[in-house]
Amino acid sequence: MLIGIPAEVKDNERRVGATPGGVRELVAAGHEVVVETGAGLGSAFADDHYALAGARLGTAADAWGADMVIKVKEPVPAEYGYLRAGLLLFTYLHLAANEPLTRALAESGTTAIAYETVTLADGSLPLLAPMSEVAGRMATMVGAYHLMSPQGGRGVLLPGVPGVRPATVTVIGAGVAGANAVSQAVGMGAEVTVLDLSVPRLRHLDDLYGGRVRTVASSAAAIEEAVTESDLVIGAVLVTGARAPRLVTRELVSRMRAGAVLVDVAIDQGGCFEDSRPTTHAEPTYAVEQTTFYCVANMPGAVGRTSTLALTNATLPYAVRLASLGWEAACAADPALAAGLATTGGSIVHAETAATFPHLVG
Ligand SMILES: NC(=O)C1=CN([C@@H]2O[C@H](COP(=O)(O)OP(=O)(O)OC[C@H]3O[C@@H](n4cnc5c(N)ncnc54)[C@H](O)[C@@H]3O)[C@@H](O)[C@H]2O)C=CC1
Ligand SMILES: CC(=O)C(=O)O
Ligand SMILES: [Mg+2]
Repeated sequence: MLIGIPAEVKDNERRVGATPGGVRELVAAGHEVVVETGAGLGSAFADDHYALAGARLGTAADAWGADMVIKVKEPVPAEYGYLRAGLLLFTYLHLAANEPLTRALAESGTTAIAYETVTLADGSLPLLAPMSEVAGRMATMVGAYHLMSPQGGRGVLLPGVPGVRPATVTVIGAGVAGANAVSQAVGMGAEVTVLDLSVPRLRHLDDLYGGRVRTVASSAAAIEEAVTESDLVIGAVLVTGARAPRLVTRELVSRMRAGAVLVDVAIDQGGCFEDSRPTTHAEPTYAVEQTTFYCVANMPGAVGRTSTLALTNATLPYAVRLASLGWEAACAADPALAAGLATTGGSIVHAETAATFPHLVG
């Protein structure tokens, strides 16, 4: 099969669909790979590295002209023209927050497999997990940075100093991103509260941190109490494939401390704070009441090297199977991969996406 790896075009997106090591595996499995010239530079992979791995270098149109395209981010409108019947697209899609893309994929007849809904039997999301690890860890770091006065924060040093209390951090959602945000916040010495609907998830963190973290079952009342006493709130909830639930209202934000920071990691599924809207690395924050919102939808794009390596670790085995077996046989053989199928032949296959946009279901 001919596999294309175009350069990412989203704002400050430094990742690329596969490392040279990944390309080497695809070539060894008998496939031809075309990589857009310069696609790896943001992740510190030179064109030569891809050529040595057996890829051909080409234009964006060459890469998009392949049978299967491996990407990182969802296609942006400038890329919709490349969508077509017969194309297999393997990438993040986040369709529940993106009606135009859902429409473009369905109308073009593209077969699209969304990384973020590939689901193992235990409900875990193997292709979302590595980027949730990155984004969760980053959330605490960017939150700490934006708590500093020059960034409009309340001038609180996350770990405090001897004799002065540390910052209070609330993490809503104790999944992969949330647990990684917690680990950084604990490591930096903050006072941490974490909320989830899943008590087993909270039990796991309680076991891990032995009282160092407050775990609280999520409810409107519990969120209200934790948020109003926080310097930093990190939203990291997910209902797989669905739009994120709105858990922090404008009214609640109006009662927060002036200079507090809210980081909405769940923004790529629409965001879990009422006033969240997607931002970019170029302009990551905006003010709501007296707080700062950070809502970058491609946080891992800022650390391309780490993220591309971590993403390829996870996606490569699936990419090899898709290319070698074809998507139908690969999905038939693996229910985890089948759960990633978003659109094919003009239909929206993924149930939550179809339920989000019933008027697009023919
Ligand atoms: N902004 C960015 O750059 C990135 C965003 N993400 C996003 O981060 C979000 C979280 O992803 P993961 O941690 O991998 O998901 P996950 O499935 O591992 O964890 C989500 C957690 O949210 C909990 N949850 C659901 N509803 C809740 C509620 N009402 N209150 C409290 N907890 C609730 C679930 O029980 C689960 O434990 C997703 O939307 C994902 O797409 C992931 C990577 C990068
Ligand atoms: C998960 C995702 O959307 C990202 O890593 O950007
Ligand atoms: Mg994203």
